[in-house]
Amino acid sequence: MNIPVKTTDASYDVHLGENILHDFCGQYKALLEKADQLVIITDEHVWSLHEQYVREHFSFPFKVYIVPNGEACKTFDSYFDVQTFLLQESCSRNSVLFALGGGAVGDLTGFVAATFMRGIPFYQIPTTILAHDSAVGGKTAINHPNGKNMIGAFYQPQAVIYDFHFLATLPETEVRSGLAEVIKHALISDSKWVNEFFELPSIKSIEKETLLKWIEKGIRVKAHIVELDEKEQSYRKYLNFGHTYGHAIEATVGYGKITHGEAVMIGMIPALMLSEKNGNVAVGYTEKVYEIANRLGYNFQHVLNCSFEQLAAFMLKDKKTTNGELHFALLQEIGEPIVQVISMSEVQACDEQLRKWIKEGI
Ligand SMILES: NC(=O)c1ccc[n+]([C@@H]2O[C@H](COP(=O)([O-])OP(=O)(O)OC[C@H]3O[C@@H](n4cnc5c(N)ncnc54)[C@H](O)[C@@H]3O)[C@@H](O)[C@H]2O)c1
Ligand SMILES: O=C(O)C(=O)C[C@@H](O)[C@H](O)[C@H](O)COP(=O)(O)O
Ligand SMILES: [Zn+2]
Repeated sequence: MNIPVKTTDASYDVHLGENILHDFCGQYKALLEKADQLVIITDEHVWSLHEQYVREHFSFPFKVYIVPNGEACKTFDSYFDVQTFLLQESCSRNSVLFALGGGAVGDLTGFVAATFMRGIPFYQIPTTILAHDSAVGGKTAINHPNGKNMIGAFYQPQAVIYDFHFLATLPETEVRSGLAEVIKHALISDSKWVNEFFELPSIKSIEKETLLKWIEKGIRVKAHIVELDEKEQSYRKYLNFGHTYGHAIEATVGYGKITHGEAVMIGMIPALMLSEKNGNVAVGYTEKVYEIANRLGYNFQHVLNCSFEQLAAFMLKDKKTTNGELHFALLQEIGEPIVQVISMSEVQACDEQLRKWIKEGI
C-alpha cells in the first residue's frame, strides 16, 4: 500500500507492508542506480538485529555507518562523525542516504542529508512504531542541552519504506512508546478511534492486525496535516499535542532516559486538562485517559523527578513559544485540535493536579 505525501517542497510515497524492502529496490532501481554511493545509517541495536535481512533484501551495493543506539545519536558528535564518514568515503552530491532505524536515526540522518554539501537525497526506512510519525513529514533534528530538536531543518525524504518485518523485534517498552504517538494521532483526529484504546487491557493484548491498521491511520493523519502546513506555521502545530510539557519532561529527565512516547503520553495529560478547562472536552475525560495510560504501563513517576521550575524553563524555550507566550496545542473537542496561548500559571495548576494524581491516585 502507498500513502502519497504532497508538500510545497516535495512529493513522495510512504510504502507500507510486510517484507517490502526488496520490492522497493526494484521500484526505485533506475533512480538508485544513478547514485555514486548508497550509505545506510543505522544504530548498533537495529543493525545487530536486522543486518542479515537488509543484506539479503537490499539489492544494491552499499556502505553502512553505525551510530549509538537511540537518542544518544541525536548529538553534535554523532552528526559530526557521520559527516566525517561521508567525506572520508568521498561521498558527493550524487550520493544517497538511508535512515534505517527509529525516529532518532531518522532525525539525525535527515539532518545530515539536509546539510551534507547543502543537501543530498535520503530515504526513511523506519523500524519502530513511533517512526510512523517521525519518518513522515520532513522534520529532522538533533538535540541541544537547551532543548529537544533545537538544531534541524525541514527536509523531506525521497520516500518512506515502512517494512513491517522490522517491527517483530520491538520490545514492549518501544511498542508502548510508539503507541503514544498513535494515540496522539487519534486524539487530534477522531474521537471514535480514541475509544478503541479505552478498551485495551494491556500493551501485550494488542493484535498485530489492529496495530498495523492504527499505524496506517496515524500516517494518514500526519500526512494530511503536513500537506496543509509543511513548515509549521499553523495546522502542523496540532501534531505537537502533548509535546510542550512532554519535551520539557524529556529534557529534564535526560535525553534517552525516558522514551519519547512515554514523555508525550505524560505531556498529553496537562494538554487534556487544559482542553477541558478552555475547550469543550468533557470534564473527566482526562482522568479516563490517565487511567488507560496507567493500565498500559506508562510511567508517570518521571514527573516527580522534575521540578516545575525545570519544566517551565524548557517550556519557555519551546519552538512554539513566542515573546514568552506559550502556544499550546489543545483540543476544542476530541478530534478537533486548536492552538491557544496559555499562561505558565495555568500550566502549573495542571502540573500540580497531575502530581496529586500520581502521589495519591485519582
Ligand atoms: N521528526 C519527527 O517528526 C519526529 C516525530 C516523532 C518523534 N521524533 C523523534 O523520534 C525519536 C524517537 O523515536 P524512536 O523511539 O523510534 O527512536 P529510536 O531511534 O530512539 O528507537 C528507540 C529504540 O528502539 C531500538 N530499535 C529500533 N528499531 C528496533 C527494532 N525493529 N527492534 C528492536 N529495537 C529497535 C533502537 O535501537 C532504540 O534503542 C525522538 O528523538 C523524537 O524526538 C521525531
Ligand atoms: O511532525 C510534527 O510536526 C510533530 O510535531 C511530530 C512530533 O511527534 C515530533 O516529536 C516532532 O519532532 C516534534 O517537533 P518539535 O518541532 O516540537 O521539535
Ligand atoms: Zn513526538
